[in-house]
Amino acid sequence: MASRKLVFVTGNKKKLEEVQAILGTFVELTSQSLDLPEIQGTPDEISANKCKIITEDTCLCFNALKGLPGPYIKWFLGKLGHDGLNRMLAGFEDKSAYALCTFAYSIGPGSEPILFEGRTEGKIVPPRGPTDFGWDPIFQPDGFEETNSQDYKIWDPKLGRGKVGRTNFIGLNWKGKEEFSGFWLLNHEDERKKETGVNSEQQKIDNDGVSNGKNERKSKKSKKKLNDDKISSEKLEKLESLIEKSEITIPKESSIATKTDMTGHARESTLKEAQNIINKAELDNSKNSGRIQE
Ligand SMILES: O=c1nc[nH]c2c1ncn2[C@H]1C[C@H](O)[C@@H](COP(=O)(O)OP(=O)(O)OP(=O)(O)O)O1
Ligand SMILES: [Mg+2]
Repeated sequence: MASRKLVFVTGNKKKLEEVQAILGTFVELTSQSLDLPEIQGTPDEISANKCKIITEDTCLCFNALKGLPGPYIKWFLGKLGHDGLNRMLAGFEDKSAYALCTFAYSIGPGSEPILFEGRTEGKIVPPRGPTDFGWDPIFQPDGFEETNSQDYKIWDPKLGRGKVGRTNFIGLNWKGKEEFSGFWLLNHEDERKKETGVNSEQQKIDNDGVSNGKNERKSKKSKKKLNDDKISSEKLEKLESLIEKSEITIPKESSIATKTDMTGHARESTLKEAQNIINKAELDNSKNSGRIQE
């Protein structure tokens, strides 16, 4: 199934792992680090005229701070750490926050990138769990007792979304979103089943040692889905044809940044970054490989 090639331009190894896990089954995902403005190198794939590219920008937005640090989270995290980020909210009762992933997808040079978003609501808490991925230890999504670090989930059937909305990205602004989300689940579950012989819902029941009626019903439902491969490829074809024809678009006004709003800001910067990458890909004939952070 993995016949389509897609280049994920990122310098972040963990992001890459997640996107690989989501898309890896049916898209041949390669990755390149292409630091801007300091270009590390442009791979053949990107220079190739019709190459499809995705990039992604992650924001962490505190509601008490009207959405900040938002796109600047990388620098705030780097300078202040988990503790400092918590202290920023010390004077506020409202600890709520949201994680926003904005993906830009381009079918190649000369074509305007299409944006997709995934958003997860939660709150900022003192750090708990492994510290190997960004702000995960201090972000506790709504509906969970654990932080992102403690409760890593690429896809959560109960909530109908994945960690920091990354899983959902491709469906945004498309009315078939739910249906397509189901496809990701199916695809991912399929792989997991191959590995372990059980699907994740079943695994969860086993791990918990409890099995309530609700989980059992869900488990049966996912098993039924697992057998329905034909539907999954139809859905894939449908999505691909929509993308090819660019029928998946974002509303005009939402692609124009409203600087007062972090979502608008995220869109603007992601779009700019994607356009830069595409322009560079067109101009740069260098054949060096990029570097991925360890
Ligand atoms: O799921 C996540 N869970 C926890 N932390 C995360 C996540 N995703 C990104 N992060 C961190 C990395 C960086 O400190 C900042 C976003 O900055 P952002 O520019 O999007 O990431 P980056 O520069 O590391 O990689 P890239 O080369 O794709 O731009 O939040
Ligand atoms: Mg970045």
